Amino acid sequence: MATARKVPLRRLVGLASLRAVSTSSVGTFPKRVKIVEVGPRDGLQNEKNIIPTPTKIKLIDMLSETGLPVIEVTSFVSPKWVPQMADHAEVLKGIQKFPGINYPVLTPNLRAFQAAVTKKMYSMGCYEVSLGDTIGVGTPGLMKAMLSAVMQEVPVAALAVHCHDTYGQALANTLMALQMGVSVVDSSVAGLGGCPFAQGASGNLATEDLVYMLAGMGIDTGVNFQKLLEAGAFICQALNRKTSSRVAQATCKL
Ligand SMILES: CC(C)(COP(=O)([O-])OP(=O)([O-])OC[C@H]1O[C@@H](n2cnc3c(N)ncnc32)[C@H](O)[C@@H]1OP(=O)([O-])[O-])[C@@H](O)C(=O)NCCC(=O)NCCSC(=O)C[C@@](C)(O)CC(=O)[O-]
Repeated sequence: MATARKVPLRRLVGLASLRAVSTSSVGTFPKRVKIVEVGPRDGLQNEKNIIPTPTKIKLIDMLSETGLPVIEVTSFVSPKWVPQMADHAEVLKGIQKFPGINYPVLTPNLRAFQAAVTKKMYSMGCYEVSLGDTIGVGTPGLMKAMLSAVMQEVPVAALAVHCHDTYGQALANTLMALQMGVSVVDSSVAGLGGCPFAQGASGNLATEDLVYMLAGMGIDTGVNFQKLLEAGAFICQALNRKTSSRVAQATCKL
């Protein structure tokens, strides 16, 4: 079972010095990356056990404290198909809405869309397309080819990537996307996630691993690493499972 513990200061100092050393090698990467945290939705939709609503709300509030700019909180889907998300309305209502943080929900059909968002948002239309490797089989080569094709039709500023780590490629695929100018990346605290309809596919890119890499490259995310680790430890303890974040695993050993 994962336990919540604070990261020793030397770990955080190490991260800060990594940032200073590597800033000059950033090259064509974006200066700032917006992380879209999908753990409370993509992560928890795939857990066998139904997580109590107050635990979900606490996780989201903890994630809000980290400075993550976007947290996908739930999905308005059929409870018959995805019972883990049946409490969507309670979760959306119960979380603290921090100023400056967006709390989107997944709405796969118009019925859900109407239930979840206002008419005003509907008229605004789609502003961002998140390209998902749901089963996590992509490689950086495929990512490059796919993005090259998509970028001929859609400005890169409107693109985001959503990588699963089934074959251990999520961080590499994300790095390729960043190199091509994408600056919005989905990730999930503790590497939670998976799609209930994609058997064998494993979790998302872990937010902790993404933040660690970006910090090491001198790319700003605005995320408080310590608080993020605490949120990851909290939900792993609640789920009684080990984190899939390599960074969180390494940090726990210190
Ligand atoms: C796809 C639909 C919406 C089609 O919904 P449908 O067209 O109504 O047809 P259906 O036969 O599949 O479902 C019918 C039942 O769902 C109900 N229903 C229908 N819509 C809703 C709703 N919004 N809220 C609550 N209930 C709903 C509807 O009322 C009916 O209930 P019944 O009469 O049988 O009791 C439905 O099948 C569904 O909700 N399926 C689950 C979809 C889902 O959650 N998928 C997983 C998320 S996607 C994902 O994980 C991938 C992603 C995005 O993360 C990318 C990546 O990982 O790479």
